[in-house]
Amino acid sequence: MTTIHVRGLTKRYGPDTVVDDLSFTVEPGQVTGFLGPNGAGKSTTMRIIMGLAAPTAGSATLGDRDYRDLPVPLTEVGALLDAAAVHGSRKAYDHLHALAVSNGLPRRRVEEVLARTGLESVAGKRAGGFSLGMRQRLGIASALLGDPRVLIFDEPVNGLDPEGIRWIRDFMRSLAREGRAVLVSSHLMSEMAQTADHLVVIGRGRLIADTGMSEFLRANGGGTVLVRTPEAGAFALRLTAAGATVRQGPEPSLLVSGMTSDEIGRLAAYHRVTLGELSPQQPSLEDAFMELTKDSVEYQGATA
Ligand SMILES: Nc1ncnc2c1ncn2[C@@H]1O[C@H](COP(=O)(O)OP(=O)(O)OP(=O)(O)O)[C@@H](O)[C@H]1O
Repeated sequence: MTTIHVRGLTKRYGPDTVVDDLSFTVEPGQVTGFLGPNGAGKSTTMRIIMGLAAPTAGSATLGDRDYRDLPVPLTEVGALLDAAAVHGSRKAYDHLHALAVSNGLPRRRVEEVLARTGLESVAGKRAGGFSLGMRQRLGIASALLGDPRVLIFDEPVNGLDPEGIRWIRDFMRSLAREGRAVLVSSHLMSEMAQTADHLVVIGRGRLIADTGMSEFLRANGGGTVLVRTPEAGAFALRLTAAGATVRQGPEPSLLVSGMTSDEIGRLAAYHRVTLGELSPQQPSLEDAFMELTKDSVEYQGATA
């Protein structure tokens, strides 16, 4: 079992601190979503974990070893950092084969990863003619070649069609089910909702949240109740008087927070208010994420 440990990680480029005293762990057997707005420092952190950039301070280790100290890194950690990195003139099979040979891995692994990523039928084709989705699969096949216990994906679904997105999501989940530690970055909360078990959220290089997905859902955006009533105006006043916060929902409804649906129902019965609907709302993940990261977005567009 291999865990990624990031401890007090800091990276400066000239005067800019792009990763700032960041600490978190990525546990085996689950998908950890690494979230943050554009420019938050996700790619930099992943590049440091993969030994592609040196930290200014702190460390990022794989099972307590630096990437540079791993004897055959491909057998310990695989990464998809940039799908465009594959040599376009090479055939998929040849690309994987060259990678296997240079890492001392058996040829059968090439067949195995081609099968696992559904690329068998295009193994003899040049990667240059591949769609983005197929290039992503080839990048993932490369990452899996050494059967590593840790996998790192940087924005893997960027630019993919819905089918490609679904495939990657399912694939990441299956890797976690096999007991691997999977770290996947995104700047979109909604993407993580269906994939991640755990969330690490950063903004301006700093840790904002490190939490289980279900805890995150409970803590953010939960507790709003939609109330539909023909007497919306009058009931809003009753609710506010009882201590709730009330916003206008889609007409003629109210969005109430600070009271449970049971309490709202009792208040309505007491004042003989007719209710057409009383439903606890699913938290909007995107809203929760925006709220969490709003102070750490570097360039905010002017709001209309
Ligand atoms: N080699 C470098 N030299 C100077 N600045 C850099 C370098 N690499 C990254 N940066 C800066 O570090 C900051 C963080 O970038 P990074 O790519 O890690 O963020 P990110 O969270 O992955 O964002 P995105 O989702 O846009 O890729 C950015 O402001 C970027 O311009």
